[in-house]
Amino acid sequence: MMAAILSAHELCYQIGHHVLIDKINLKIEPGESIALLGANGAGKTTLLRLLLGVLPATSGAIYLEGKRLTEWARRDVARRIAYVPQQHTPHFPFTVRQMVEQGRLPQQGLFRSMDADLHERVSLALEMMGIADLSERVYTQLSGGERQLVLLARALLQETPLILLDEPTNGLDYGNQLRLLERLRSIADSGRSILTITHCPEHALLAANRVWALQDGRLIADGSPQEIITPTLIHQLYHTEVSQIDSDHYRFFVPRTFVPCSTP
Ligand SMILES: Nc1ncnc2c1ncn2[C@@H]1O[C@H](COP(=O)(O)OP(=O)(O)OP(=O)(O)O)[C@@H](O)[C@H]1O
Repeated sequence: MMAAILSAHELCYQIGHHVLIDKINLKIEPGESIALLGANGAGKTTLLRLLLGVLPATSGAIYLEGKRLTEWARRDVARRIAYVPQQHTPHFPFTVRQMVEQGRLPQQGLFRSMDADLHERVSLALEMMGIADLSERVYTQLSGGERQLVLLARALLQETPLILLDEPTNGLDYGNQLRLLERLRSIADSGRSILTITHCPEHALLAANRVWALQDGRLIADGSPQEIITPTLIHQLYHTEVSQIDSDHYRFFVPRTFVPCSTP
């Protein structure tokens, strides 16, 4: 097995007596696409912020490429981990192209000469996310969903081995959600690793090859989506009753207690 890009050992985070992350052990291997599921307030964003090193762990340790995360310079972490936050408001009215170009900032010292073709690479990242026509628009004037696609293009350009995403389909329309999931799948297929927070178990089934379920700061399940995502887990995490429907390649869940408006 290849060495883990990122791993955590007995990771804990607490504020006063409130334990937000409770003795978590995990590993992210190259090419894995991991979906992180959990109810509101379970600790998903806190876990991502710990793995990024922007929150200091109360106890336990995180290792990036085998070295303690706390021993890496921030710039070197940014060369290895890209982060797509839920919301982001810059202080300046950057254009979309300028926002995406910022994805190269951590690399520029080392690869200045390679960045001669930056314009082209930004165009490619914008095309990949289907937003080439927005390139000269002012980022702060875009819709929430459009901004999300810009942040994803920026993370793509960062060309890190690991991308952490906090609810990336939030605010995207139905078509853009599916295109984004496909894109995430192909990024993982190309050898990069992805950790995505999602509230949608079906998205985890479509785009992830591994699932972590977080409850009250504890990792209660870790395995393949087909094994882990069942009505039992959905009930445990979200306190709702669903039935499972399996078709050739897909699994769906339908609510058991909720009758659609369109029912005659
Ligand atoms: N700075 C803070 N001070 C006190 N409590 C906090 C702080 N940050 C987070 N929390 C609490 O920690 C818990 C976990 O928060 P977190 O944002 O990680 O949850 P989440 O799983 O990402 O939730 P959501 O799905 O709603 O985004 C919540 O109960 C939250 O209220």
